[in-house]
Amino acid sequence: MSAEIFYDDDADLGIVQGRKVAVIGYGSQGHAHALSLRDSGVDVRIGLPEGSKSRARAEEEGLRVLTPAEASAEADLIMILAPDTKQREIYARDIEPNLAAGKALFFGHGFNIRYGLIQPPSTVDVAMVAPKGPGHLVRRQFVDGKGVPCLIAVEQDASGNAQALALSYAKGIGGTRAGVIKTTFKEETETDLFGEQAVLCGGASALVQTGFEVLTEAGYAPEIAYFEVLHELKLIVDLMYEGGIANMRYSISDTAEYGDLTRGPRVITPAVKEAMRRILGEIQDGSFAKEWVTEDENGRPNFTRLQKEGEQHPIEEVGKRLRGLMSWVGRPLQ
Ligand SMILES: NC(=O)C1=CN([C@@H]2O[C@H](COP(=O)(O)OP(=O)(O)OC[C@H]3O[C@@H](n4cnc5c(N)ncnc54)[C@H](OP(=O)(O)O)[C@@H]3O)[C@@H](O)[C@H]2O)C=CC1
Ligand SMILES: CC[C@](O)(C(C)=O)C(=O)O
Ligand SMILES: [Mg+2]
Ligand SMILES: [Mg+2]
Repeated sequence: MSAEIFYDDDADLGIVQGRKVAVIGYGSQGHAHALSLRDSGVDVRIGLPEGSKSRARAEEEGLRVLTPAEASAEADLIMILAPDTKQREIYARDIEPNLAAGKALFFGHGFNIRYGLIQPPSTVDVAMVAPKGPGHLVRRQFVDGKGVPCLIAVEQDASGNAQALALSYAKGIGGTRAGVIKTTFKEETETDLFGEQAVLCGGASALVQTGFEVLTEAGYAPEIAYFEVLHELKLIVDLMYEGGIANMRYSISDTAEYGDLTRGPRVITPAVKEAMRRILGEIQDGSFAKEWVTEDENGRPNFTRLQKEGEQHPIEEVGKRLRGLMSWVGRPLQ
């Protein structure tokens, strides 16, 4: 069954314009939602701890910054855009005591609801507006008159109006310009985690690093290896983005296409598909969530070590140097 997709004409911006919105967090998604909602005529305040490094940035943009508890008390729509592992604590300390009946609690990703880390009272709307793209591009596309597709979901519909409110919010950040699909917290959480682990971030990063290693270990110049497996990847993916895999294959040489068709399946073998299935299984049975929450509670030792190893990979040094020579690449993320 194909999904129902909502566009601008299906959403009433007036609904969210009639609410007092608190955006908790001002990172990748938080700044994008807050600034675009503000530009869409919505009454927005930011909730950040006293010591947050992002307070000054939000204030420079003319936004009112309160503590998370103050923002939650004042608002009747609270969107949590703090890190997934911190949301449970923020909810218990700052939001729950201020979550009067009739308010709405919003998420940008379903993790804490899907895995039962947050259990809101039945008297509030619980919904999700999850952009399918990095926050900095959510904002950039909004400013450029475009939009990033979003998923919406309603976990609790205390008001009877939660879906219309979520659609209205999605319109306020540009989502309905691109298309908004209705889903569930379960489906969004599981597909989002799978996508970022197996394909978009984990799969793509490992593919690029491994390709770079194979070429440089065979004696090829790192600069050539960088252009071949990382820089050009964007150009190839742009063609897929614009017209699918078939469009990309139309543009490449038939030599490349023959190599693609015959060698691709030798890289992404049935064993890789099996590994992807196991990764999906760990998401579905909750073991990834348990591992990640425990890792965070222990001070993130593996996360920090692996992050450092990634930063020290030789592809980073050569990439930094080459990007520095291309003035149009490396637009800084605000
Ligand atoms: N990154 C993305 O593009 C996407 C993220 N999401 C979801 O959006 C949510 C936010 O993720 P993301 O934008 O990446 O997060 P970031 O790590 O970029 O930003 C988190 C923000 O929360 C703030 N924060 C940290 N602790 C607290 C606290 N105790 N109270 C209030 N604010 C706090 C941080 O403050 P400080 O600035 O001081 O560090 C920061 O401003 C997550 O649920 C994520 O899964 C969904 C789709 C895409
Ligand atoms: C792909 C990573 C993501 O899911 C996203 C930008 O959509 C995230 O959690 O950051
Ligand atoms: Mg995502
Ligand atoms: Mg994600």
